[in-house]
Amino acid sequence: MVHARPVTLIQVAGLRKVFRKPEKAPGLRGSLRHLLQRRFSEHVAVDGIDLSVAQGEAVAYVGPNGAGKSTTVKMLSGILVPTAGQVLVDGLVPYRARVENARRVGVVFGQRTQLWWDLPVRDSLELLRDMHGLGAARYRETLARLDDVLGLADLLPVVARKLSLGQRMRADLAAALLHEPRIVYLDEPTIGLDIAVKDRVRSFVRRLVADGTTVMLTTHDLADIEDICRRIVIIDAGRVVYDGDLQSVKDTHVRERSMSFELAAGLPGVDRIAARLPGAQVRAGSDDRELTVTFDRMTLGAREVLAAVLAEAEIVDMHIDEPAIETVVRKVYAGQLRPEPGGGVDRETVS
Ligand SMILES: Nc1ncnc2c1ncn2[C@@H]1O[C@H](COP(=O)(O)OP(=O)(O)OP(=O)(O)O)[C@@H](O)[C@H]1O
Repeated sequence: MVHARPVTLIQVAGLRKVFRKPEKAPGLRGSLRHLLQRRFSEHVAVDGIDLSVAQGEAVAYVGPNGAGKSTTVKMLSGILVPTAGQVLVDGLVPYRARVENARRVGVVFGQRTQLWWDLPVRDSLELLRDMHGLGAARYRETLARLDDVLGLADLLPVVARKLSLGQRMRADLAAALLHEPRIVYLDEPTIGLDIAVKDRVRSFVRRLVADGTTVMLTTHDLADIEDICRRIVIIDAGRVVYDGDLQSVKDTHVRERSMSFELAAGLPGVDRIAARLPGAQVRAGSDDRELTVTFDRMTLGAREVLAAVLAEAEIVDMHIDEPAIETVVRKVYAGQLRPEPGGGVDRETVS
Protein backbone atom coordinates (compact mmCIF):
# COMPACT_ATOMS: atom_id res chain seq x y z
CA MET A 1 0.00 0.00 0.00
CA VAL A 2 1.32 3.46 -0.86
CA HIS A 3 0.93 6.09 1.85
CA ALA A 4 0.59 9.71 0.80
CA ARG A 5 3.34 11.85 2.30
CA PRO A 6 2.01 14.16 4.97
CA VAL A 7 1.75 17.76 3.84
CA THR A 8 3.92 20.07 5.93
CA LEU A 9 1.90 23.13 6.88
CA ILE A 10 4.26 24.87 9.27
CA GLN A 11 7.97 24.96 8.48
CA VAL A 12 10.29 26.87 10.75
CA ALA A 13 14.10 26.89 10.55
CA GLY A 14 16.60 28.68 12.78
CA LEU A 15 13.88 31.03 14.01
CA ARG A 16 15.15 33.79 16.28
CA LYS A 17 13.63 36.79 17.92
CA VAL A 18 15.73 39.29 19.78
CA PHE A 19 13.96 42.14 21.55
CA ARG A 20 15.80 45.39 22.18
CA LYS A 21 14.90 46.89 25.51
CA PRO A 22 15.78 50.50 26.29
CA GLU A 23 18.22 50.80 29.19
CA LYS A 24 17.13 53.86 31.05
CA ALA A 25 17.77 55.03 34.58
CA PRO A 26 14.55 55.92 36.43
CA GLY A 27 13.25 59.47 36.67
CA LEU A 28 13.49 62.56 34.51
CA ARG A 29 17.28 62.62 34.52
CA GLY A 30 17.33 59.07 33.27
CA SER A 31 14.86 59.93 30.49
CA LEU A 32 16.88 62.97 29.41
CA ARG A 33 20.12 61.03 29.42
CA HIS A 34 18.42 58.27 27.40
CA LEU A 35 17.31 60.86 24.83
CA LEU A 36 20.90 62.08 24.39
CA GLN A 37 22.64 58.76 24.58
CA ARG A 38 20.37 55.86 23.77
CA ARG A 39 21.37 52.52 25.23
CA PHE A 40 19.64 49.23 24.63
CA SER A 41 20.05 45.75 25.96
CA GLU A 42 19.19 42.74 23.87
CA HIS A 43 16.94 39.96 25.04
CA VAL A 44 16.86 36.71 23.09
CA ALA A 45 13.26 35.43 23.35
CA VAL A 46 13.47 32.75 20.64
CA ASP A 47 16.87 31.29 20.03
CA GLY A 48 17.04 29.20 16.85
CA ILE A 49 13.89 27.08 16.70
CA ASP A 50 13.39 24.40 14.04
CA LEU A 51 9.90 23.01 13.75
CA SER A 52 7.89 21.22 11.16
CA VAL A 53 4.19 20.50 11.59
CA ALA A 54 2.16 18.34 9.22
CA GLN A 55 -1.41 18.93 8.18
CA GLY A 56 -3.84 17.51 10.72
CA GLU A 57 -1.29 17.28 13.51
CA ALA A 58 -2.07 18.52 17.00
CA VAL A 59 1.10 19.80 18.62
CA ALA A 60 1.42 20.94 22.20
CA TYR A 61 3.89 23.80 22.49
CA VAL A 62 4.91 23.86 26.10
CA GLY A 63 7.43 25.57 28.35
CA PRO A 64 7.85 27.63 31.50
CA ASN A 65 6.80 31.29 31.71
CA GLY A 66 8.95 33.43 29.46
CA ALA A 67 10.23 30.44 27.44
CA GLY A 68 9.24 32.07 24.14
CA LYS A 69 5.95 30.32 23.31
CA SER A 70 3.85 33.42 22.59
CA THR A 71 6.72 35.04 20.70
CA THR A 72 6.91 31.97 18.42
CA VAL A 73 3.15 31.96 17.84
CA LYS A 74 3.22 35.71 17.09
CA MET A 75 5.89 35.07 14.44
CA LEU A 76 3.81 32.22 13.00
CA SER A 77 0.75 34.43 12.80
CA GLY A 78 2.64 37.35 11.24
CA ILE A 79 2.27 39.74 14.20
CA LEU A 80 6.03 39.79 14.80
CA VAL A 81 8.88 39.83 12.28
CA PRO A 82 11.65 37.35 13.13
CA THR A 83 15.15 38.67 13.75
CA ALA A 84 16.55 35.70 11.81
CA GLY A 85 15.47 32.36 10.38
CA GLN A 86 12.69 31.20 8.10
CA VAL A 87 8.97 30.76 8.71
CA LEU A 88 6.62 29.31 6.17
CA VAL A 89 2.98 28.70 7.07
CA ASP A 90 0.88 26.99 4.43
CA GLY A 91 3.35 28.24 1.81
CA LEU A 92 3.27 31.86 3.00
CA VAL A 93 5.77 33.98 4.89
CA PRO A 94 3.34 35.21 7.58
CA TYR A 95 4.74 38.68 8.23
CA ARG A 96 4.90 39.43 4.48
CA ALA A 97 1.42 38.12 3.69
CA ARG A 98 -0.45 39.02 6.86
CA VAL A 99 -3.90 39.32 5.31
CA GLU A 100 -3.71 36.10 3.31
CA ASN A 101 -2.17 34.32 6.31
CA ALA A 102 -5.04 35.53 8.54
CA ARG A 103 -7.50 33.92 6.11
CA ARG A 104 -5.94 30.51 6.68
CA VAL A 105 -5.25 30.79 10.37
CA GLY A 106 -7.45 31.05 13.46
CA VAL A 107 -6.12 32.26 16.79
CA VAL A 108 -7.75 31.86 20.20
CA PHE A 109 -6.32 33.50 23.29
CA GLY A 110 -7.89 32.21 26.50
CA GLN A 111 -7.01 35.40 28.31
CA ARG A 112 -8.19 37.86 25.64
CA THR A 113 -11.24 38.03 23.46
CA GLN A 114 -11.53 38.92 19.83
CA LEU A 115 -15.22 39.66 20.21
CA TRP A 116 -16.38 43.26 20.24
CA TRP A 117 -17.00 43.82 23.92
CA ASP A 118 -20.12 45.98 23.60
CA LEU A 119 -21.78 44.07 20.79
CA PRO A 120 -23.98 41.00 20.87
CA VAL A 121 -22.06 37.88 19.81
CA ARG A 122 -24.11 37.68 16.61
CA ASP A 123 -22.91 41.15 15.52
CA SER A 124 -19.26 40.23 16.16
CA LEU A 125 -19.66 37.08 14.10
CA GLU A 126 -21.31 39.04 11.28
CA LEU A 127 -18.48 41.57 11.31
CA LEU A 128 -15.98 38.72 11.05
CA ARG A 129 -18.07 37.19 8.26
CA ASP A 130 -17.72 40.44 6.31
CA MET A 131 -14.01 40.80 7.13
CA HIS A 132 -13.35 37.32 5.79
CA GLY A 133 -15.65 37.89 2.82
CA LEU A 134 -17.78 34.82 3.54
CA GLY A 135 -20.90 34.37 1.43
CA ALA A 136 -24.30 34.16 3.16
CA ALA A 137 -24.77 30.44 2.49
CA ARG A 138 -21.31 29.45 3.69
CA TYR A 139 -21.71 31.62 6.81
CA ARG A 140 -25.06 30.04 7.67
CA GLU A 141 -23.72 26.56 7.14
CA THR A 142 -20.55 27.06 9.20
CA LEU A 143 -22.46 28.79 11.99
CA ALA A 144 -24.95 25.92 12.13
CA ARG A 145 -22.08 23.43 12.39
CA LEU A 146 -20.36 25.43 15.12
CA ASP A 147 -23.66 25.85 16.95
CA ASP A 148 -24.10 22.11 16.87
CA VAL A 149 -20.90 21.44 18.79
CA LEU A 150 -20.48 24.63 20.78
CA GLY A 151 -24.13 25.38 21.63
CA LEU A 152 -24.09 28.97 20.40
CA ALA A 153 -27.78 29.68 19.87
CA ASP A 154 -28.38 31.07 23.38
CA LEU A 155 -25.23 33.18 23.23
CA LEU A 156 -25.87 34.97 19.93
CA PRO A 157 -28.08 37.78 21.31
CA VAL A 158 -25.90 38.35 24.39
CA VAL A 159 -23.47 41.29 24.59
CA ALA A 160 -19.91 39.88 24.90
CA ARG A 161 -19.15 41.59 28.20
CA LYS A 162 -22.14 39.84 29.80
CA LEU A 163 -20.96 36.34 28.93
CA SER A 164 -19.51 34.03 31.55
CA LEU A 165 -15.93 32.88 30.95
CA GLY A 166 -17.08 29.53 29.55
CA GLN A 167 -19.65 31.13 27.27
CA ARG A 168 -17.08 33.68 26.14
CA MET A 169 -14.66 30.89 25.23
CA ARG A 170 -17.32 29.09 23.18
CA ALA A 171 -18.13 32.32 21.35
CA ASP A 172 -14.42 33.04 20.84
CA LEU A 173 -13.85 29.59 19.38
CA ALA A 174 -16.69 30.23 16.95
CA ALA A 175 -15.20 33.63 16.04
CA ALA A 176 -11.78 32.10 15.37
CA LEU A 177 -13.17 29.22 13.32
CA LEU A 178 -15.89 30.91 11.33
CA HIS A 179 -13.70 31.14 8.23
CA GLU A 180 -12.70 27.45 8.58
CA PRO A 181 -8.96 28.03 8.95
CA ARG A 182 -6.56 25.21 8.10
CA ILE A 183 -4.40 26.06 11.09
CA VAL A 184 -5.51 27.03 14.59
CA TYR A 185 -3.30 28.43 17.33
CA LEU A 186 -4.84 27.96 20.74
CA ASP A 187 -3.28 29.83 23.62
CA GLU A 188 -4.56 28.62 27.02
CA PRO A 189 -8.01 27.77 25.61
CA THR A 190 -9.33 26.27 28.85
CA ILE A 191 -7.91 28.71 31.39
CA GLY A 192 -10.36 29.51 34.18
CA LEU A 193 -13.07 27.18 32.84
CA ASP A 194 -14.89 24.65 35.00
CA ILE A 195 -14.38 20.95 34.35
CA ALA A 196 -17.54 20.47 32.30
CA VAL A 197 -16.76 23.36 29.94
CA LYS A 198 -13.11 22.28 29.72
CA ASP A 199 -14.30 18.86 28.57
CA ARG A 200 -16.56 20.41 26.00
CA VAL A 201 -13.78 22.63 24.60
CA ARG A 202 -11.32 19.74 24.51
CA SER A 203 -13.68 17.39 22.72
CA PHE A 204 -14.47 20.17 20.26
CA VAL A 205 -10.75 20.62 19.51
CA ARG A 206 -10.28 16.85 19.16
CA ARG A 207 -13.05 16.83 16.59
CA LEU A 208 -11.41 19.70 14.75
CA VAL A 209 -8.17 17.73 14.54
CA ALA A 210 -10.00 14.59 13.43
CA ASP A 211 -11.47 16.66 10.60
CA GLY A 212 -7.96 17.60 9.40
CA THR A 213 -7.33 20.97 11.04
CA THR A 214 -3.78 21.54 12.23
CA VAL A 215 -3.68 22.65 15.85
CA MET A 216 -0.87 24.21 17.81
CA LEU A 217 -1.75 24.35 21.48
CA THR A 218 0.05 26.50 24.00
CA THR A 219 -1.02 25.71 27.52
CA HIS A 220 -0.01 25.29 31.12
CA ASP A 221 -2.90 22.85 31.57
CA LEU A 222 -1.29 19.49 31.04
CA ALA A 223 -4.63 17.70 30.90
CA ASP A 224 -5.37 19.71 27.73
CA ILE A 225 -2.26 18.23 26.18
CA GLU A 226 -2.99 14.66 27.19
CA ASP A 227 -6.49 15.01 25.83
CA ILE A 228 -5.72 16.67 22.52
CA CYS A 229 -2.13 16.10 21.38
CA ARG A 230 0.06 13.15 20.53
CA ARG A 231 3.11 15.28 19.91
CA ILE A 232 4.74 17.64 22.35
CA VAL A 233 7.37 20.29 21.75
CA ILE A 234 8.94 21.55 24.95
CA ILE A 235 10.85 24.80 24.86
CA ASP A 236 12.96 26.45 27.46
CA ALA A 237 14.86 29.75 27.20
CA GLY A 238 13.88 30.07 23.54
CA ARG A 239 15.19 26.66 22.46
CA VAL A 240 13.53 23.34 21.79
CA VAL A 241 14.50 20.83 24.47
CA TYR A 242 12.23 18.02 23.33
CA ASP A 243 10.17 17.39 20.22
CA GLY A 244 8.44 14.08 19.93
CA ASP A 245 5.70 11.70 20.75
CA LEU A 246 3.94 12.36 24.07
CA GLN A 247 4.02 8.69 25.04
CA SER A 248 7.73 8.32 24.29
CA VAL A 249 8.65 11.38 26.31
CA LYS A 250 6.90 9.76 29.24
CA ASP A 251 8.58 6.44 28.58
CA THR A 252 12.01 8.02 28.25
CA HIS A 253 11.89 10.51 31.05
CA VAL A 254 9.48 9.01 33.53
CA ARG A 255 10.79 5.62 34.49
CA GLU A 256 8.66 5.24 37.55
CA ARG A 257 5.43 3.32 37.18
CA SER A 258 2.78 2.25 39.68
CA MET A 259 0.44 -0.73 39.87
CA SER A 260 -2.48 -0.78 42.27
CA PHE A 261 -4.23 -3.95 43.42
CA GLU A 262 -7.46 -4.76 45.17
CA LEU A 263 -7.11 -8.05 47.03
CA ALA A 264 -9.77 -10.64 47.93
CA ALA A 265 -8.69 -10.89 51.55
CA GLY A 266 -6.45 -8.98 53.95
CA LEU A 267 -2.79 -8.47 53.02
CA PRO A 268 -0.58 -11.48 53.62
CA GLY A 269 2.39 -9.26 54.50
CA VAL A 270 3.86 -6.38 52.55
CA ASP A 271 7.38 -7.56 53.39
CA ARG A 272 6.89 -10.92 51.68
CA ILE A 273 5.83 -9.23 48.43
CA ALA A 274 8.61 -6.64 48.74
CA ALA A 275 11.15 -9.44 49.13
CA ARG A 276 10.09 -10.80 45.72
CA LEU A 277 10.50 -7.37 44.09
CA PRO A 278 13.92 -5.90 44.91
CA GLY A 279 14.10 -2.15 44.30
CA ALA A 280 10.31 -1.72 44.22
CA GLN A 281 8.28 0.16 46.83
CA VAL A 282 5.38 -1.88 48.17
CA ARG A 283 2.78 0.01 50.18
CA ALA A 284 -0.47 -1.04 51.81
CA GLY A 285 -3.44 1.21 51.08
CA SER A 286 -5.86 2.79 53.54
CA ASP A 287 -7.57 -0.54 54.08
CA ASP A 288 -5.60 -3.76 54.16
CA ARG A 289 -7.11 -5.04 50.91
CA GLU A 290 -5.36 -2.40 48.85
CA LEU A 291 -1.78 -2.55 47.70
CA THR A 292 0.37 -0.29 45.52
CA VAL A 293 3.69 -1.24 43.97
CA THR A 294 5.89 1.52 42.55
CA PHE A 295 8.81 0.38 40.42
CA ASP A 296 11.39 1.41 37.85
CA ARG A 297 10.10 0.17 34.51
CA MET A 298 13.67 -0.28 33.23
CA THR A 299 14.47 -2.86 35.89
CA LEU A 300 11.08 -4.50 36.51
CA GLY A 301 8.21 -5.38 34.23
CA ALA A 302 4.47 -5.21 35.01
CA ARG A 303 4.33 -8.99 34.48
CA GLU A 304 6.94 -9.64 37.22
CA VAL A 305 5.10 -7.34 39.62
CA LEU A 306 1.82 -9.11 38.90
CA ALA A 307 3.43 -12.52 39.40
CA ALA A 308 4.94 -11.47 42.76
CA VAL A 309 1.59 -10.23 44.09
CA LEU A 310 -0.28 -13.28 42.71
CA ALA A 311 2.16 -15.58 44.50
CA GLU A 312 1.14 -14.09 47.85
CA ALA A 313 -2.48 -12.96 47.45
CA GLU A 314 -5.68 -13.35 45.46
CA ILE A 315 -6.28 -10.33 43.23
CA VAL A 316 -9.79 -8.96 42.59
CA ASP A 317 -8.84 -5.96 40.50
CA MET A 318 -5.73 -4.11 39.36
CA HIS A 319 -4.68 -1.12 37.31
CA ILE A 320 -1.47 0.44 36.05
CA ASP A 321 -1.08 4.16 36.69
CA GLU A 322 0.30 5.94 33.65
CA PRO A 323 2.98 8.50 34.37
CA ALA A 324 1.65 12.01 33.97
CA ILE A 325 3.16 14.43 31.50
CA GLU A 326 3.31 16.77 34.46
CA THR A 327 6.29 14.83 35.79
CA VAL A 328 8.18 15.34 32.54
CA VAL A 329 7.42 19.02 32.32
CA ARG A 330 8.43 19.48 35.95
CA LYS A 331 11.82 17.98 35.04
CA VAL A 332 12.17 20.50 32.24
CA TYR A 333 11.28 23.33 34.54
CA ALA A 334 13.81 22.07 37.05
CA GLY A 335 16.45 22.17 34.28
CA GLN A 336 16.90 18.40 34.13
CA LEU A 337 16.13 18.12 30.42
CA ARG A 338 18.46 20.10 28.20
CA PRO A 339 19.03 20.33 24.46
CA GLU A 340 21.72 18.05 23.10
CA PRO A 341 25.04 19.79 22.39
CA GLY A 342 24.99 21.26 18.89
CA GLY A 343 21.29 22.05 19.05
CA GLY A 344 20.07 18.52 18.32
CA VAL A 345 16.89 17.52 20.07
CA ASP A 346 15.20 14.39 21.06
CA ARG A 347 12.97 14.28 17.94
CA GLU A 348 11.09 11.02 17.94
CA THR A 349 9.10 9.52 15.16
CA VAL A 350 5.73 11.15 15.03
CA SER A 351 2.86 9.12 13.83
N1 LIG B 1 7.54 42.95 23.12
C1 LIG B 1 8.52 42.51 23.92
N2 LIG B 1 9.57 43.30 24.23
C2 LIG B 1 10.57 42.87 25.01
N3 LIG B 1 10.64 41.61 25.53
C3 LIG B 1 9.63 40.78 25.27
C4 LIG B 1 8.51 41.18 24.44
N4 LIG B 1 7.65 40.11 24.35
C5 LIG B 1 8.20 39.12 25.08
N5 LIG B 1 9.38 39.50 25.62
C6 LIG B 1 10.26 38.68 26.45
O1 LIG B 1 10.61 37.52 25.70
C7 LIG B 1 10.62 36.36 26.53
C8 LIG B 1 9.66 35.32 25.97
O2 LIG B 1 8.32 35.81 26.15
P1 LIG B 1 7.03 34.99 25.69
O3 LIG B 1 5.85 35.86 25.97
O4 LIG B 1 7.21 34.50 24.31
O5 LIG B 1 7.07 33.77 26.70
P2 LIG B 1 5.97 32.64 26.95
O6 LIG B 1 6.69 31.34 26.87
O7 LIG B 1 4.81 32.85 26.05
O8 LIG B 1 5.58 32.93 28.45
P3 LIG B 1 4.16 32.79 29.23
O9 LIG B 1 3.97 31.33 29.50
O10 LIG B 1 4.41 33.56 30.48
O11 LIG B 1 3.11 33.39 28.34
C9 LIG B 1 10.26 36.84 27.93
O12 LIG B 1 11.46 37.03 28.65
C10 LIG B 1 9.57 38.16 27.69
O13 LIG B 1 9.77 39.05 28.78
